[in-house]
Parts: sequence; structure tokens; C-alpha cells
Amino acid sequence: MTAKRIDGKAFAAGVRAQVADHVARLKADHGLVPGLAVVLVGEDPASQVYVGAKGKQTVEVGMASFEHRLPAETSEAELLALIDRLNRDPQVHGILVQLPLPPHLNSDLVINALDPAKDVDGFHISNVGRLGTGQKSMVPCTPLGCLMMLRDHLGNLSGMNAVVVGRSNIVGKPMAQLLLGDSCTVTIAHSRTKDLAAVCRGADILVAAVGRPEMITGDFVKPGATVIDVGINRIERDGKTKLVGDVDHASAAEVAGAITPVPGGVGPMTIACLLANTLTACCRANGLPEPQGLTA
Ligand SMILES: Nc1nc(=O)c2c([nH]1)NC[C@@H]1CN(c3ccc(C(=O)N[C@@H](CCC(=O)O)C(=O)O)cc3)C=[N+]21
Repeated sequence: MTAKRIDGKAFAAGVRAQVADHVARLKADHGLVPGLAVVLVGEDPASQVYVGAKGKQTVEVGMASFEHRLPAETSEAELLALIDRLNRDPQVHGILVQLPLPPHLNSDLVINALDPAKDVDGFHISNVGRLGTGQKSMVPCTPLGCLMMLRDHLGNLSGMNAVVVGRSNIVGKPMAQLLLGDSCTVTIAHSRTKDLAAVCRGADILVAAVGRPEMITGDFVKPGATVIDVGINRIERDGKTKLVGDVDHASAAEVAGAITPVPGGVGPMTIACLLANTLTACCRANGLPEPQGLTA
């Protein structure tokens, strides 16, 4: 059996088209332009690429993009002062502080300084608590993108066994909350889990977010399962740099029913959901109905 490929790149283009549609209507009917501010501290090359892609796609869907690139030695006080300005700026509906921050900056403190209503990453403790208690929140982009693809492929997720490998605050934990919200039976596994392969083989839905290149091989996969590969790892192979996921795609695709590729899977959906969250934040800030199908 060869798994169906879940095309995140095409799915993301569809989400962006829906966002663009809503943005055009906000402009025409209310004179509103959703605005996203992205803050990058330091010169990490990978982060610069992502921030560039975010700015470009923000403009493409008709929203306003505000980029703040700060030197690596920016102090905590300077960064907090910028966040305070963005929190107060009525043209800014969403704020993303690119992570990781340089080590002298306390990222918990910085993230919790955001206005939760503008926290389009969904990382503020208030949004984390709201998601965990089923209250309206901003939902982290990567897990939201995974959920959209799962619902599209499987329909109703109720009663399915879901295993999330990885317990990070940005992917593993919120992913588990979203799957629980859709009535899955959820297991969060990680590097210390005993007999990880056997635990994974119980999964109808397997989400790999461990950050270890190609660790999840075909023998971790239940026949017919849906596999979502969140990993983005740059590795050297045959003298070339290559992007691979946390899933060994070749062996897993022989067993799975459906699988996301890397690149072209979860990554593009993450940025599409960032735009969707910015639109949602703009609608909420202005007391307008939220876009359907673009939130959890
Ligand atoms: N506050 C914050 N929010 C984030 O959402 C955030 C962050 N910090 N820091 C860095 C990570 C990484 N990230 C990616 C987004 C898109 C792709 C993506 O589109 N990847 C393409 C390939 C890109 C390539 O070729 O390098 C793909 O998978 O097809 C990847 C990674 C968001 N992040």
C-alpha cells in the first residue's frame, strides 16, 4: 500500500485564498486592513528566511505587514518597549515575536508581555489556559494547520486514537489539546516513552513533532494510519543539504493511509494559519463575525 499524499502546499494556498477573500470584504465593507507585526531579534539565517516568507505572504493576501528587525544585542527593556507600542497600535492586529530569541532575553517574559488578543502565535499563558479550558483563544499556527489537514482528510475525528510524539509548548501540547477538543483519545509520547514504536502503532492519527530527523519509521505506523510530519530538519546527505521531517517518509508511506511530505506539508500551513489568525484577531478586535473554517 502506498499512502495518499496530503498536499500541505496546495491546502495552504487554498487557506490563503480564503483569507484574501475575507480581507477584501473587510476593506470594502468596513475600511479595515488587518495588520501583522513580525519582530525578529538577531540574524539567525533560517529565521530571516521565515520572516521574509511571512512578510511576503501577508502582503499577498492584502494585509499590512510591519517588520521589526532588531540587532542581536537588543536589551529586554528595548524589546518590551517595542511590544508595548505594538500592543497600543490600532493598525496592528497580530504580533509575532520570532523564536528562538537570543539567550539573554527571557522568552516567557517577552511573550507574556503581548496583548493576548494580538498573540497570533497563541503562546501567551492566557491563550494557553483558554485553549486548555475550551474558551475562545488564539490557537498556535502549526497545530491549527495540522488539525485543518486532519479534518479535511478524515472528516470527524471523534473516537480516534491519536498519538502526538513530542511535548513542546509550541506544537506537542497544543496539538494534544486540539485533538482532545475533537474527541480523540490522545496520548502524548516523547523521548522517554517506553516502547515508543508500540505506542505509535496504536495510533489512527500519528503526529510527529520530536525534532529528530527521520526517527519515525514504517514500523511505528499502524496500517492505514494518517501521519502528520511536523519536523523540519536540515541534514547533510551525499554532500548535499536536504530538508527532511521527523518521519522516515519512504518506509512510513508504505504502511500509512495518508502522510504529509516535508517540505510542502505542515510548513506552508503554519504560515497560512498565521494569516488566518491575524484575520481572526482583526475581526474580534472590531466586533465583527469571525471567518468560518479558519479557526479551531
Ligand atoms: N514565534 C514563532 N512562530 C513561528 O511560527 C515560528 C517561529 N517563531 N520560529 C521558527 C518556526 C519555524 N516556522 C516555519 C514556518 C514555515 C515553514 C515552511 O514553510 N517550510 C517549508 C520549506 C521552507 C524551506 O525550504 O526552508 C516547507 O516545509 O515546505 C517552516 C518553518 C515557523 N516558526
